[in-house]
Amino acid sequence: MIKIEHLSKNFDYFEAVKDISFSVSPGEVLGFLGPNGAGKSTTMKMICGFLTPSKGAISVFEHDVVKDPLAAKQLIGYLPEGAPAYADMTTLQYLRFIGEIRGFKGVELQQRIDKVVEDLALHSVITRRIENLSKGFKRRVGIAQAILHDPKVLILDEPTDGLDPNQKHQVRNLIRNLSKDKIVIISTHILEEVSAVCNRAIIIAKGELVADGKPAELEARSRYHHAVTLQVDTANNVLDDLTALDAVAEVEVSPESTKRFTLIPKSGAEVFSGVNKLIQDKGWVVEQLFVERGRLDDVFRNVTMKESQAEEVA
Ligand SMILES: Nc1ncnc2c1ncn2[C@@H]1O[C@H](COP(=O)(O)OP(=O)(O)OP(=O)(O)O)[C@@H](O)[C@H]1O
Repeated sequence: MIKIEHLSKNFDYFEAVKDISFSVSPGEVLGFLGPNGAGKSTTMKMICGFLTPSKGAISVFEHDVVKDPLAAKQLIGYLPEGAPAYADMTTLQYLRFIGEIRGFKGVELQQRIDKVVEDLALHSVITRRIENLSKGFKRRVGIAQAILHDPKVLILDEPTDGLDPNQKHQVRNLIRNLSKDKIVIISTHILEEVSAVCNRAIIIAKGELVADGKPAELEARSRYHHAVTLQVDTANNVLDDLTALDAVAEVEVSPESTKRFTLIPKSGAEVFSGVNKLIQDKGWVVEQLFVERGRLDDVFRNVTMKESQAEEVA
């Protein structure tokens, strides 16, 4: 388990991380979300032992990261932001170098390199210098070095940044398959990534933890939770009829089509049956009709904007 207690980090007088506490258990794939500059990378660097906390404590499977850094670091694979260091090495030299640092040699070292080369599809760049690789390949080499020692904890700072859609899909599958008994923490700006691979999400804003829950629990906090989206083949009076429904707080007309509407429910109200009845009564021809689970981007905006508004008022 990773246990983070009252963690803070100051850079001179600037407090980048403010009194954050949470725990992560094996099997959890935690999406770490927040706007630019929220403190995600700083927190990840402290968990990995690359930055010393100003206050608070972090333990990784009972090993204190500050007092017992070697034991903690052996359990962690870390993909930092950006490209791997040692850019003048070839992919193979770099993976061998990292493997040796991790204490592997001989046949085992070769087997581990072969496995990550296979998992990340690095065959075509194995003899090329890292500095000459595309952004996507640099990222994949970075992930390969992070998983080479099959760590119990994987900390990935924007793992799919710079990858094309196929590579993104491949890396997300890899993370999903890795994660059964591991702790995985992923920072990302891509909210669909959270729904795709994470079973828990934490949102931080201006260094503070502002939301923590399963993706579905966070989506349920959105005003679009149980909203109904409807597309019909006529635009006549549809907006007025929908707006007049009792359970509806607001109707949004799609920017793409004036015949597509999203009905946002009043708090705790159920919209679907009213819409369904209206469709029958009016004889509308329905092209699309579905109930939404909620939108993570809406919750993200809500909790992160609240933080900045509170600061403006103070
Ligand atoms: N070494 C440093 N010295 C001074 N300030 C720093 C340092 N590292 C980070 N910061 C500041 O701390 C804040 C948090 O930065 P951090 O990189 O952790 O944010 P982030 O959430 O990872 O952002 P992004 O999504 O843009 O990567 C930012 O305001 C950043 O400018």
